[in-house]
Amino acid sequence: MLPPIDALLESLHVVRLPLATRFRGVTEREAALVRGPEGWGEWSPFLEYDAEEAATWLEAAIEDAWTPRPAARRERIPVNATLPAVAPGEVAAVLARFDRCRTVKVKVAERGQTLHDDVARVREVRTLLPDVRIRVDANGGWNVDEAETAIRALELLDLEYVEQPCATVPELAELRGRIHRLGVPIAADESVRKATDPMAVVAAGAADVLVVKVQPLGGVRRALAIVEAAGLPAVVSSALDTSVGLSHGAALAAALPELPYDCGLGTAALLEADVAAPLTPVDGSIPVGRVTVDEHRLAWHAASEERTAWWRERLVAAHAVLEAAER
Ligand SMILES: O=C(O)CCC(=O)C1=CC=C[C@@H](O)[C@@H]1C(=O)O
Ligand SMILES: [Mg+2]
Repeated sequence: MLPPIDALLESLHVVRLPLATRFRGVTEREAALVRGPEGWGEWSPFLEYDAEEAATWLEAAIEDAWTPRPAARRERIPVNATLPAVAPGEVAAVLARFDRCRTVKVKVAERGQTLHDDVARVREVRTLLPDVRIRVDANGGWNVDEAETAIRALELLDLEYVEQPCATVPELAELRGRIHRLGVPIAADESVRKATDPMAVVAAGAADVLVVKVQPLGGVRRALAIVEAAGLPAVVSSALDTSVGLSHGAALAAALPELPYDCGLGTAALLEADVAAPLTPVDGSIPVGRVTVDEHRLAWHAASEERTAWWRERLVAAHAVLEAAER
């Protein structure tokens, strides 16, 4: 059941949180929170997303604030460190923010950079932490030939998997055939969270692992259904959420029957401020359970009046999309 727009607008809080390092081209993360009978829910679609896409993210926030979370099968979720596309000299400082994570996800194929930059960054991680698992995420930035070349070069540093090496499902399928012998699994992220049909990548046999994110998929229940239907191992990851959204992700990870990989839910470590005591990794994991939102932090990091007005308008538009779909 969709709560009325007034209930959402009444509880809406918009914050603007500084990042420790540039990520996805931004240095500040804007996020909105809404409050329902079960607690706070996070609604933080990236600023460039239209009302349609933002509406799916809103379903997740409403789910979390208005319905109880599913039963948890585990109390802590092992998480990976997330390394933005920084220069080798900055790698150690970023990784130091993630306490004893045994997996590092390295961003690669950043616009304006080269394969040489990617290899240097991954090599620096391997040198600093010889025993960690390293996965890379290209955000669809390579064509099939570029991906094959890059994976052959990076595989020498031992890869756990490569996330979204190419943008489209047919490209992923072709690449998977080409690199089959290397034994580097392919994880699908954008092909799940931004696809009209998240099962298409599975049907095409184009991925070995699914990355699932609560907000882009419209909530924990929907994400659980996708993982079950796919029959592939899943990695729960963040959308660079505040600790409210991260705890929602942890609820999904806690509810999954199996959790063979570390999850991308350690990203509170990339924020310089948060809306609750931050869910940063401790001994390589984060706890399961709701976080307590701190009113002082909400006030301290509140977005400007102008930005808040923008989010209120955005909320009305996203809510209208959901309302139209309900009829
Ligand atoms: O998976 C992680 O380690 C952290 C989350 C993460 O990498 C992302 C969060 C938000 C937007 C994306 O560009 C990015 C991703 O592609 O997975
Ligand atoms: Mg990704």
